[in-house]
Amino acid sequence: MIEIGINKALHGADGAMDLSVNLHIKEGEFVALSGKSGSGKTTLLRILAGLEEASGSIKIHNKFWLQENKSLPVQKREIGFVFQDYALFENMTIEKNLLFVNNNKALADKLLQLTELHELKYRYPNSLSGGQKQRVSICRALMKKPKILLLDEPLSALDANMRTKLQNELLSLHKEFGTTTIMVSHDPSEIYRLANRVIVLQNGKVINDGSPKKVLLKTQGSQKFSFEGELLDIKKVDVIYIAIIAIGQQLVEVVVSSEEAKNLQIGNIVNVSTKAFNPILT
Ligand SMILES: Nc1ncnc2c1ncn2[C@@H]1O[C@H](COP(=O)(O)OP(=O)(O)OP(=O)(O)O)[C@@H](O)[C@H]1O
Repeated sequence: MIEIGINKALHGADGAMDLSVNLHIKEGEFVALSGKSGSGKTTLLRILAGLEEASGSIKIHNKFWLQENKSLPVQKREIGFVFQDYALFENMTIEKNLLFVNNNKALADKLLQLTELHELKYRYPNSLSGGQKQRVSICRALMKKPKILLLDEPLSALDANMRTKLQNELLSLHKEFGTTTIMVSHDPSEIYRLANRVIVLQNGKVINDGSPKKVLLKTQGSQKFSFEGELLDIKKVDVIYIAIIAIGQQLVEVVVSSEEAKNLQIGNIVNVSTKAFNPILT
């Protein structure tokens, strides 16, 4: 069990903000950490890794990493950390990048096989694609057999195909090693595929915590469909009003009543939902 009860005063975009988080995470869980920019996600990961100070306590499998003012140094915390920007050692081959962390050749070979990097093990990072580099970072983070794997938006710099491929690899690695994982992600489909729990932060506090289905699905009650979008414009056409709404990368038009048109403001985040039709998937 991982028991976190930490506090830290931060300078948020709108002034002082307290990062105040109490969480219990079970061994082997895959937790997605979500929330708006500036809500404290990266800071929480850095506090767990010992890269940043905080008050409170962090207890990992009955061992305190932080208690009162005593903090276990970074190198003694059994943590694997993967950042968005790879952070590989450019002057070392892929294999050396892994062995530098832990000189366990059998484990390095196994990880490189699992992630289809074996052929590239004598290459240097600068000759690899972004996706390949990130796979090396993930393997390197697992070389220490960490108690927790911390992933800070590890796939956000990659294109959609590579993201899906690496999501599958993260899933296989999690199945194989069962490492407790906390991953910052903004992508609902990624969270749904990988995580068994989602924690949403807002202004330094946990505002939602539950299964991806419970936290992410927007349909409630009798609604058949519900999408969240941004209201871009409202046009009056003859006697009706049409709202233009951006949902993801798509624009949709929705007829609204004059009353609704009066109450809506451009820039509003709105839910577009419907109860009574059967969609056709093509
Ligand atoms: N050491 C620090 N001391 C004080 N304030 C800090 C410190 N580190 C970060 N902050 C501030 O705390 C807030 C939260 O930052 P953090 O990087 O944790 O957010 P985030 O949720 O990861 O955001 P993003 O999704 O944009 O990466 C920001 O306003 C940041 O400027």
